[in-house]
Amino acid sequence: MELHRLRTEALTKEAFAPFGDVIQVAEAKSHFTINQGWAERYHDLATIDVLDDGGRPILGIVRAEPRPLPLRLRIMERHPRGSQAFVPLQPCSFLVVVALPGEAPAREDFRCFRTVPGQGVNYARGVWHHPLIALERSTDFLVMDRGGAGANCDEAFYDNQQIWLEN
Ligand SMILES: NC(=O)N[C@@H](O)C(=O)O
Ligand code: NI
Repeated sequence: MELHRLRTEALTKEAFAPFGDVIQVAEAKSHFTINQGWAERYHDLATIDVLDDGGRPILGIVRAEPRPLPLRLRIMERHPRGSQAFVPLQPCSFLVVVALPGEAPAREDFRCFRTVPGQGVNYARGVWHHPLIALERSTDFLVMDRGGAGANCDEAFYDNQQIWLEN
């Protein structure tokens, strides 16, 4: 079985644009001062697309255990009815593996990004992604995605392939 190693890219707004949004202060299209000058609001950072078919936005916290590297990738998933955003609640780096919406992706179409502290991501509706990959320590992530009726998680399996993420 041929081994396929994924290379890791830095997460930037431009590179991630086909897959969704980068959530971070530096990428804010607009920001403005609020609260009598005591705070700055970095505004409208991601397209939250969760109202399909009577859906509603839900906000949760996911406590993700660190995944040892190198990591063998065996599954990708997508949420056909809505976007999904993850923002770490403490400064950390994590890995984001994505592929464009459509049929189950070939491993050659996987893209892997490493975040830096201060970055979160919002997967656009239907974007394939690996379940959260926390590194180093147990990490809490704020998650915002779609609540409501209807199946909203398709999975694709790669157990018959050797797809590895090394750093
Ligand atoms: N389901 C959930 O909360 N998380 C996954 O969808 C994921 O992308 O990690
Ligand atoms: Ni997901």
